[in-house]
Amino acid sequence: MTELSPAPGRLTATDIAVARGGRPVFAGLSLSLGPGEALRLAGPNGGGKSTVLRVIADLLTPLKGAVRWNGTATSEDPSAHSRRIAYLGHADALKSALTARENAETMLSVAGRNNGAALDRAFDLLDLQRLSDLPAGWLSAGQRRRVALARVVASGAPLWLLDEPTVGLDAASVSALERAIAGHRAAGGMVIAATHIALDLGPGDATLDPGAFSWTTDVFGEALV
Ligand SMILES: Nc1ncnc2c1ncn2[C@@H]1O[C@H](COP(=O)(O)OP(=O)(O)OP(=O)(O)O)[C@@H](O)[C@H]1O
Repeated sequence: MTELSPAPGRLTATDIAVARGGRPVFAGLSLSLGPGEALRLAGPNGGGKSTVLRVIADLLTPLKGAVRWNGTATSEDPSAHSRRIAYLGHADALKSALTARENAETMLSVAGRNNGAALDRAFDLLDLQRLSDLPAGWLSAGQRRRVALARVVASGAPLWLLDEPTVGLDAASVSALERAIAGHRAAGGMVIAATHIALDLGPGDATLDPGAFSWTTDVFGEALV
């Protein structure tokens, strides 16, 4: 098990309103997640699942509301917040000329998290060892997704933000991801996953549909074009 660093804490987002491209996405959205907990973001295309992940990661500033870690606004210390997060976006962002292993190592090094033993365990879990020395450009879409996931699993970050993590994965890989999530939660880690499929996040997971948070023009006012 990879030791989590920094320690897990309580993540809260309160009364969040977001507009993108001058159009409202949602308003009045709140959530709270503590150590060992998981949250599924569900709902239709365009409902705002990726937007929630980007707000939690401080990649997108809401028009209203705040994201806090143990009660302190994450915007007060963005670099401390980035160290809490392993973020899996839609794009796998692998460099084609680097091997699978080099890609994962590079991504972890950039985050100051390279840990060979943890990466070995993640590669074992996701059945990547036999692909380790292949250039990423030779990998299939699902294999590339597994490499991107291995980087998250090996990170030791307490909060995993996963955007459609199962896209391209076969059934065995979905099961491996579910085991990784279970292990992460058992160690006190936290997971927020946007997914359209029945990914098992484990017992007691909550579900949030950002599209269900309606908005009114008075929340957004003149921020909208
Ligand atoms: N870069 C952007 N610029 C402007 N608007 C955007 C941008 N990205 C997303 N949006 C808009 O924000 C809204 C929410 O998009 P988001 O990607 O969060 O939805 P989602 O629930 O993750 O969708 P999906 O299920 O298709 O992945 C959509 O109406 C979309 O058009």
